[in-house]
Amino acid sequence: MKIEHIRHRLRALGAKPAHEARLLRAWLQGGALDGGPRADATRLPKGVLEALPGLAQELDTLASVRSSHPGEDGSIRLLLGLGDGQTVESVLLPRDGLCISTQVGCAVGCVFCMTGRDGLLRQLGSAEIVAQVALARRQRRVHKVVFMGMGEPAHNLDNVVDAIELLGAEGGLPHKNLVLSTVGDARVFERLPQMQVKPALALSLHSTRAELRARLLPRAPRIDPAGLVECAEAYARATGYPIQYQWTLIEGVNDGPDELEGIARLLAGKYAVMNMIPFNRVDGLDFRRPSWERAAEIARWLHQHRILTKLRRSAGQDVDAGCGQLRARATQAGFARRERARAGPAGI
Ligand SMILES: C[S@@+](CC[C@H](N)C(=O)[O-])C[C@H]1O[C@@H](n2cnc3c(N)ncnc32)[C@H](O)[C@@H]1O
Ligand code: SF4
Repeated sequence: MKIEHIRHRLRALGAKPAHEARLLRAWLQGGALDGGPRADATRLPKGVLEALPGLAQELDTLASVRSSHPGEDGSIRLLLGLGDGQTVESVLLPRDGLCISTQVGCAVGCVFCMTGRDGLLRQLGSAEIVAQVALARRQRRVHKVVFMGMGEPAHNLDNVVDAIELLGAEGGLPHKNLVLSTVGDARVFERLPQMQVKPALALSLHSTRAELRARLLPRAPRIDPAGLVECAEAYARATGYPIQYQWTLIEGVNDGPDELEGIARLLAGKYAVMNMIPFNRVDGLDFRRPSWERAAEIARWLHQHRILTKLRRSAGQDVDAGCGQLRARATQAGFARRERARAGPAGI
């Protein structure tokens, strides 16, 4: 479902723009649809009031919690069920953050990412994207939303843009606290500067060598790293938010001196922060993360070369931190259960 469908429904029931905004605000805050003070000016028309219970029920089916996995760092990974039985992951992050998904699966197929392994299964509608925020707020405060869960936002841009516009306008979130993470795509660089609500941009770089990057991110657009940095820098200067470069650190792949020198060269003088995220283990993959000491040494070296660098642990290290793992495990378990049921009771 798209946000536009909800708006149309409300208008057809007689809602004026002020009613529409008030109802959407109440939903995004995780509250009851008819919650909030009933000032005369925003009293709801009868048709809307009567339809609210049904509408609330429908919104509840957009995303619901299938399972919840608290981590030692205060994060909670959620496996969410969508209306059609598909599943995606959201992560409640420490310090009022929330990481949300934009697609079921992903077509980019990054070789280190569980989400990309089965390709794209389907897009999330804009209403399903913001429903993750409404749902999370039923559990706790959310003051920052990062589009860093399952999926490539550039491949579902219309829905992602609508979701960001609504979250920025009615969701009570500062625009710089909406962070779109992408592998880099011309459509993103064209579209973002035209938005009313301009999100901060995270760019998944992973290598400064075009040919290695093409192997790691097989179906990302072929824009060379210097070209990506140039486009991102223009956006950072236009918005006043630094670009958050993302680098999944993989031992023996992109943690060598050539890459460090490449980063120092590429990001010299740029309005940027480099986030180094040691690779999270993914079932069935042989990649390894470097030791924490080596990762810290890398961050130190970059600092000494004037690149603002943060070494980050993924949220919920102890609970399948690799994006897409919860979904993959649940899908496998469901498959095994169905197979066992088909085979009948054991021993017969
Ligand atoms: C899951 S992606 C979603 C957003 C977008 N598709 C992208 O790639 O920026 C968010 C971040 O997770 C990182 N990531 C994926 N798999 C990872 C893993 N196994 N370990 C560490 N980071 C991983 C990606 O490199 C990316 O920077
Ligand atoms: S890292 Fe991002 S772009 Fe790459 S496969 Fe995973 S979700 Fe897709």
